[in-house]
Amino acid sequence: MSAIKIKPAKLNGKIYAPPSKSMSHRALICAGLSSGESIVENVILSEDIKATMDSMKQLGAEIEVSGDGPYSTLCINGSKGNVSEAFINCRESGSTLRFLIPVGLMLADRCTFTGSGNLSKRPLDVFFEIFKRDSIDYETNDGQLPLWAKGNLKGGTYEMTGGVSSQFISGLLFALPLLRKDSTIKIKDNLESRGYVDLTINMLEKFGISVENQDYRELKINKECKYKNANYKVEGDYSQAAFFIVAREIGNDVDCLGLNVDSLQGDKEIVDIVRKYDSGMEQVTIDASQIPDLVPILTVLASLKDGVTTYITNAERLRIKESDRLKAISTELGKLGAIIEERKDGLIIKGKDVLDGGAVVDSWNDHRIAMSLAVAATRCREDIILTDCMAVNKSYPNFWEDYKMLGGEINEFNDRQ
Ligand SMILES: O=C(O)C1=C[C@@H](OP(=O)(O)O)[C@@H](O)[C@H](O)C1
Ligand SMILES: C=C(OP(=O)(O)O)C(=O)O
Repeated sequence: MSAIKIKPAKLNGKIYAPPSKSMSHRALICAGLSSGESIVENVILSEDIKATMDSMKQLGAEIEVSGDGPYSTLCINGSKGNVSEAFINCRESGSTLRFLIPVGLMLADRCTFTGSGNLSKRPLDVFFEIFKRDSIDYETNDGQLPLWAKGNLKGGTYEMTGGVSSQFISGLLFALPLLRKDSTIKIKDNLESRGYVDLTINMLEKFGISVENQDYRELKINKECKYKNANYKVEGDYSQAAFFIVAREIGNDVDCLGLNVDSLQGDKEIVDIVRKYDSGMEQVTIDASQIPDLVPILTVLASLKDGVTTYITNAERLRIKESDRLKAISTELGKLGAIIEERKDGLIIKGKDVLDGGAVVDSWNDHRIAMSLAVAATRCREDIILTDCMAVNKSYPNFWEDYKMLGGEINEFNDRQ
């Protein structure tokens, strides 16, 4: 199934938020670095999580998968770190690549990192600077993957930017405790996506590592810290729940359950953003710097807020995700009749009561674009055809089953229809 026809139909019913992808990556890595056995429950084996799981096995962790429902339990015995050569296929997962580059260097003598889709083009320069600082040998294909690297992090103080991706900072945070030296990460400018650094610090804490956070300017790891095995059940994913929360807000009758109201996930902000719209303002400004993954579905929401103009700002980093998400979402929703102006670092959206539909749209091989278009389809006048719809496998392989379960009307499409 690569193209589907979606009929406009109202979604109805209750859905449990799928387990958090960000927390699953982190639990898998921390468990894979701890001595002894850890049990991680409630994991979706999406393409991204399979990438981290297979990579941790390459780096010496032993992982057994059990469970026959949509979610699995992982029994993980940590790596002993004596790997001579690791081949790490990150598939399309930026998190896997940026988290495991520093970790891989610590566990294996030599690592080769590969990936597919847009991953090769996503920036790595922040790590190349660290490689120079620590005299780590590396080779790339003109700055892109495959990356081959050999050498050890040296510890001490790392100065880095917080304005490209928080994933570089999370990656170092996972690796530095393995050095058993005092280390500090100094963040030179404003940290964007800081909620994800909170998730990393929180997961490290569960596995025995405490990080001293001085207002996201300095993150300190003490030489005494040591990973300790733990059991963890993955909580619901606000970034995925956002698709259903927005579906409800644009007129569907969907209840998304199973979310932790005390969660540290930055994308919990979806709840406040929806409330902001309900307060009757004619102009809404959304700063995307801390919540990049919400932007595609927020663009759907804004397109269907009749009489409201939405300004999405500080969103330039959206261009370096699985697709250029500013261009992808404005182009595809534009085909459905939405009124969106693309700016260098944001979008201006004039809301309407309903979209036209009646067009062929594409996911740009981006799961969040595919799921956003599926939600938009529920408020179109005419059917839409969505090509490359299986991009959802990156984070949410059951998305189309769940969409159908809620009453979504989809048919496999072939051009004879
Ligand atoms: O650490 C994480 O789990 C993530 C961090 C974010 O990336 P950036 O820090 O590059 O914004 C986010 O977009 C990504 O989907 C997941
Ligand atoms: C950007 C995303 O993930 P990653 O950076 O891990 O590829 C995402 O899930 O939207």
